[in-house]
Amino acid sequence: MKTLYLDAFSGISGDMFIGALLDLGIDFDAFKAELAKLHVNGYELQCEHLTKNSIFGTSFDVVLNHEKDHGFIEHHREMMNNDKLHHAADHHHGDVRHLKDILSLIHTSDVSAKVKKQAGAVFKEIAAAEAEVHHLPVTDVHFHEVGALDSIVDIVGCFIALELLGVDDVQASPLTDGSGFINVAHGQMPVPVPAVMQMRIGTSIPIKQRTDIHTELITPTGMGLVKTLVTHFGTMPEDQRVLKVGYGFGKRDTGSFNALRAVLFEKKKLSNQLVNCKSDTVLLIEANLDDQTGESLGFVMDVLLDAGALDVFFTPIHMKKNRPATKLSLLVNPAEREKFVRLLLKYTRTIGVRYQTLQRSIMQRQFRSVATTFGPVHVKVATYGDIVKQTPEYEDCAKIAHEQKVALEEVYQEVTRQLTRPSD
Ligand SMILES: O=C([S-])c1cc(C(=O)S)c[n+]([C@@H]2O[C@H](COP(=O)(O)O)[C@@H](O)[C@H]2O)c1
Ligand code: NI
Repeated sequence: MKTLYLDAFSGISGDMFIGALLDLGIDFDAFKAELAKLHVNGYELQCEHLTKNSIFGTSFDVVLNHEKDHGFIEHHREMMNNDKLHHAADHHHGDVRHLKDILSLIHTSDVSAKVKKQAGAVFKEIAAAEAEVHHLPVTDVHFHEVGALDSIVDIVGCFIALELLGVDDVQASPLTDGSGFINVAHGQMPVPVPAVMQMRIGTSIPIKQRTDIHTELITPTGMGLVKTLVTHFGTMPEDQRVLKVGYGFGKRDTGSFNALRAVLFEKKKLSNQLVNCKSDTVLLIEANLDDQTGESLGFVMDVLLDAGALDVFFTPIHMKKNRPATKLSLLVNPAEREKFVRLLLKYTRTIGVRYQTLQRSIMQRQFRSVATTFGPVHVKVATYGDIVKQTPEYEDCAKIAHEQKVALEEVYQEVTRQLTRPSD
């Protein structure tokens, strides 16, 4: 399982996000070939590898065949009330794209179903924020044709890049924005810009403001992507292996290192990570479910384990109204409470979950590789003072049993023989 961590110490925009993902090693031609499945013309992609502040990274840009003029989103009322602007827009670029046009463009393209769903969700987020800020029905918000193209490529491109990298989960640091005002086609806008502020409503997405940087660091596209993708805000995962680090440069001169750092982590597949402490704190989250099928419950268990739950288990219970039901329990790292609450609310039929913090006494665990006549097998070594337990790793033994057509028991016995063999 792969986790992408966004270290957003200088904010986030669509270009910075894609730049950082390309910097993690995505093949640019493969990326372009996937984007071509959108069947949209009128742009070229630029990917430059360069050094800023002595740090090597990637600058990504969507270069449009026409210039953007009136900003990202034009809205109906302004165009209706301002003939000059209306004519200017018509004169330069003709059509505008409403949200439904963009959703249909994405939907009828040949990008994957997952990319379609996620990109659509980001556009809906941004359009809903714009509608609220400019006090318009969301159906009246329309994306100026040329600016929309930039956003379509940025947003769809991000999800394509995540798919190419095989990312399962996206986490982020608290975000950083600047302060003061920026000038856009409609005049001055305060930072965080109104669409970004609007998208924060109802969330606890942490944003620190730098009062020494007088420009925008988080764009509406960046915020829409973060809001749709990020499952947890905090420090970097502590129990996962770092595979790669990438830097995606921002275009604005902020006086500081303006980049998004993306770190790709991999969660070990062994049954338990290395544990070096004697006690720890875990969160027990539970929900009683009386209207979910066994098939669907099994699916939920996989989702939770893949997302990094320490344990997931079911207990048969008898609920009110004489209903046989299932209690779903999971143990998770307390810092990941919000992520798992969201997963439970999304994937089960419950409308609420309960949780409590538990203290555990645990044996210290590490893995060693043991040579057997079948080949090497991982053995989990658990210690607590003078108590030692050695357990052959089930996944390794099962793989050997399948591949070499022997009984699982036979593999276990061989590992045990090697473990108890007097050393030479
Ligand atoms: O054009 C409009 S209406 C516009 C609105 C807002 C609001 O916050 S409302 C912000 N902007 C600025 O346009 C650029 C482009 O944003 P992307 O997300 O497409 O990169 C950016 O500076 C926004 O703050 C425009
Ligand atoms: Ni706006």
